[in-house]
Amino acid sequence: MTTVVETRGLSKVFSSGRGVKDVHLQVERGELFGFLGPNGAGKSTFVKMLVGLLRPTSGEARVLGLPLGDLRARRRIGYLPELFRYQDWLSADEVLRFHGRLCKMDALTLAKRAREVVAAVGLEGRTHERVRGYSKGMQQRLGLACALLPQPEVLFLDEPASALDPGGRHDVRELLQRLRDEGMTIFLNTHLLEDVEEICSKVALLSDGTIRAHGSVEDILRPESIWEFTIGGWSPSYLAQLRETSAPLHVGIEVTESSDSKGYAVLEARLEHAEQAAWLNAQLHDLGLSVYTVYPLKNRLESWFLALTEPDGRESQ
Ligand SMILES: Nc1ncnc2c1ncn2[C@@H]1O[C@H](COP(=O)(O)OP(=O)(O)OP(=O)(O)O)[C@@H](O)[C@H]1O
Repeated sequence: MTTVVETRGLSKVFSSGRGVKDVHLQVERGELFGFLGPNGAGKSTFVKMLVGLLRPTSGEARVLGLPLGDLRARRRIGYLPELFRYQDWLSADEVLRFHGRLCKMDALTLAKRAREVVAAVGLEGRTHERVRGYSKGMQQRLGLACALLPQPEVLFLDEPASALDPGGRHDVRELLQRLRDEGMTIFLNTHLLEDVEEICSKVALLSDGTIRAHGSVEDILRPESIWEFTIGGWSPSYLAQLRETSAPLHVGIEVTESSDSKGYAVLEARLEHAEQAAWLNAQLHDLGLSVYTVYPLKNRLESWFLALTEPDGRESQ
């Protein structure tokens, strides 16, 4: 595995005392890495250091094996800043040409790549229009197109979908997955935890400038051993019977919600494997109860995020 981003004790502390402090992080080639944190945690500051726009106060870091700001690395990086503004008197075609020339692309390659990235971000047929008339979502698509133009090996995206509608977010998720499948490394700053759950393989959580946790999304979302059963025909007397029959299996059963008048209940059972869920389901049927739903409770990134950041992790407004 090749390490694309590596930081050791990387810090950028502003005069206010805020910023990024002592971050140790590693991102491997081909990873879609989610970088999370409350407002003001330091995510944008961290990325600006990685792309060579901010000088660290201390620590070390390498991107693509080269020191921060090295021109050879910057040529292989794509970056979409969080707050960007293009020259709004230009058309999107002109913005792309301008970026291509900054990247020293020859005219033929630039024209070909511009067509590809415009199609990738879904702006076909609109690129002759002036940016002034673009919606926020279209501007964000254009920003993504500019970041992709030089066919970067590593892409740093600072909230690329914040202005997009649900359809646009879906398109960006698909695009990022496709780019990852093609081998691109993607570093994604975002507040959209559901998107991270769906597409990222690893995450790190920054709060108040320091890393609070990092790991694989799969591990964080690993289902708990608790299964939920929604049942009809329930009465409280069934609980003792269920506990008695299930005692030898060490299955713990709790009623978390019930309504005597409507005869329904929600049970939570602590189970070790799926076969026990099937067994319990059969027991409930034998008691003459109707089982409407059965599913394992899942961790969510949101609860992980909140548990690690509340109440001190959020920037005071
Ligand atoms: N150029 C600067 N000078 C002084 N302080 C700064 C500067 N840039 C950022 N900060 C401060 O550093 C802290 C981290 O800011 P940063 O923009 O990196 O956070 P963030 O995690 O990206 O926030 P958000 O999710 O709101 O975009 C904030 O307290 C911010 O006010």
